[in-house]
Amino acid sequence: MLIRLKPVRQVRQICVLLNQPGISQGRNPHLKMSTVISDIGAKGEFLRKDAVFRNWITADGSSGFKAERDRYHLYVSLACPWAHRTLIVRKLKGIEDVIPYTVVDWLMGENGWNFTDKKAKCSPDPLFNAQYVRELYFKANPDYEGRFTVPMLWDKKNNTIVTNESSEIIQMFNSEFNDFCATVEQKELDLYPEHLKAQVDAVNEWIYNDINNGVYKSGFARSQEAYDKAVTQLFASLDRVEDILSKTRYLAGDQLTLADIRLFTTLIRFDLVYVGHFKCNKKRIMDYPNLWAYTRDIYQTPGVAETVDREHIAKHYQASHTSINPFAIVAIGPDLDFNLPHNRDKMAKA
Ligand SMILES: N[C@@H](CCC(=O)N[C@@H](CS)C(=O)NCC(=O)O)C(=O)O
Repeated sequence: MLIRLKPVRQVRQICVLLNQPGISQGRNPHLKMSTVISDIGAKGEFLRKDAVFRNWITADGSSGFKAERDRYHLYVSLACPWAHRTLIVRKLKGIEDVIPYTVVDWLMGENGWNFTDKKAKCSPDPLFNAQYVRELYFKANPDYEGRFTVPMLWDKKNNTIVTNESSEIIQMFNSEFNDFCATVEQKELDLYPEHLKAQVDAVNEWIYNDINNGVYKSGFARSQEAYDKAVTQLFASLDRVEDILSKTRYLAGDQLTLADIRLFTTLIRFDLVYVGHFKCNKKRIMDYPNLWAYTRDIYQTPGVAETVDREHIAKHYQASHTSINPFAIVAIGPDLDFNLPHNRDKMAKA
């Protein structure tokens, strides 16, 4: 049975909280909705909610959201793997001038993501000078009842949220802004080409469930049974990826695709935080020869390294999730060198 969470009114729900012990433990009855990060199933398993705003930007504007310069603004956290995907595709496609972005505070408090100018790379909200991301969600829909997540793409013309679903933002960035790419190579770069779509979609499906979301299911599990199930599936799927990557440079063959970017943002965080903080410690990525070299390969793809911020990653998880790490102490390591040679460019072509 799924126990659905509603704002504070229903105080006897089972919940997963970012910073507080659960309402079900009788604490903090004034807890805000934004601190509830998802639903928890009857067996203590983490159940991620779907994004709510799902509009599409198109090159021709037929959707009501035309790809234009100075129209859209992206809100991200540098800690967040879902937001990180959007920054990578934005960079690889050379549309930085077209899609400006704002980085939220790495520390997520009880009102959710907030803006600050006191921390490196963070800045105030340039559009509304909002204090919290949740305010923007309520501007788009005063009756909004979902989660206040990043990434979130704002449309300045329609004064609303285009979408808060990273997998769709990266598709739009890949194909709809080609008139604005900085170089011809970037315009021609297709990370989701027609002939690989089926293959990309197929790997995305299980990689999302077992790995991208699998680390969260392991880390946020509220029962041994739920943890065991998630972490076992996580490592079975990492083994499966290791096998694929022993044969081809990328997930769908010789070409970098959206599937690789989606996996990369989880892999780059894995040894830094998921191993310790989320108890994903059966193995580290550096124990898998192909996965480790593949992570470095993508990291060293021009433009990608500058989207990775270890400080935001390490501090956000360990300091924000005080239900997992009550003293918010940020661990020292590990000391990883993502710039070591990877040699994957020398692999035989598939
Ligand atoms: N399906 C969304 C998930 C985004 C998401 O869960 N973002 C997290 C940060 S890693 C968030 O903003 N959480 C805030 C909350 O749940 O209150 C996507 O892929 O864009």
